Amino acid sequence: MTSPSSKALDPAASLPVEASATAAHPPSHKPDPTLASNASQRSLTVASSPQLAGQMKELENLKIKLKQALRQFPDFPSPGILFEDILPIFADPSLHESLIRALELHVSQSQEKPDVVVGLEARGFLFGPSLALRLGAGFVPVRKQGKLPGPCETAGYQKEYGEDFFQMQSDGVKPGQKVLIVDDIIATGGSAAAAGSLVKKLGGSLLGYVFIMELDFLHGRDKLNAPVYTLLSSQEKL
Ligand SMILES: O=P(O)(O)OC[C@H]1O[C@H](OP(=O)(O)OP(=O)(O)O)[C@H](O)[C@@H]1O
Ligand SMILES: Nc1ncnc2[nH]cnc12
Repeated sequence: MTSPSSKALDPAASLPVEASATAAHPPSHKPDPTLASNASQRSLTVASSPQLAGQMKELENLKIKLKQALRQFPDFPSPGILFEDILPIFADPSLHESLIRALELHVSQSQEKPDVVVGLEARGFLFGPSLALRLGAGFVPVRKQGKLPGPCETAGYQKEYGEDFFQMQSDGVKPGQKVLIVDDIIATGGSAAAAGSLVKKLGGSLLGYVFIMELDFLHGRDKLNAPVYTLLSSQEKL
């Protein structure tokens, strides 16, 4: 029989989904800080016009819809990690559209418009290009080492479950371009900080970071030297 820990190390063994995922993302015990009806992000989103108030309401409803689609997998990809699975959002066109609209609303309300959206391999590639298109910005990838042709800049980093190297093509961002970095999740912040350092090495002006979700008990945002926005509230430490 497969032991729980060896099962957790084998991605194929986590199927079927119903057997190992929690049925849905469990409700948090704390008020959701990403909703404007709760306090912490309210300063960013105080409505100053009926149009803005309507957009804030729309954003709030989209967040509630998206949160319900998330799933968690305990002990993946290694024992002790509670893995947040965002893929159901992309399996449903209505949720997918809701995600892009929510991010578009956020960026248009509270950030300067970027020239370039930089997405991190691999899950930042799922929505970075669509968001860039909506914003009228370019899309540039940060990839794991050895995947990009031509001259590249490289940065090593540690993440919640391992270590790796990121690369960007040396001409990916032009000096002075305004850059927004996007990824699905910020955990320890190691991946995002490495991406930020690459953008700065290329001379980009980093406007900030946008994530779908943050594991806030890991305090990853403390590693980042630019504004951080998280669409959905995070898991709590088990
Ligand atoms: O904040 P951190 O501790 O750095 O962790 C967050 C990173 O970890 C995951 O990527 P992963 O490297 O697992 O790659 P994938 O997207 O290719 O699955 C996630 O998509 C983030 O990029
Ligand atoms: N707990 C987690 N779930 C999903 N992706 C992650 N990347 C780093 N930590 C993660």
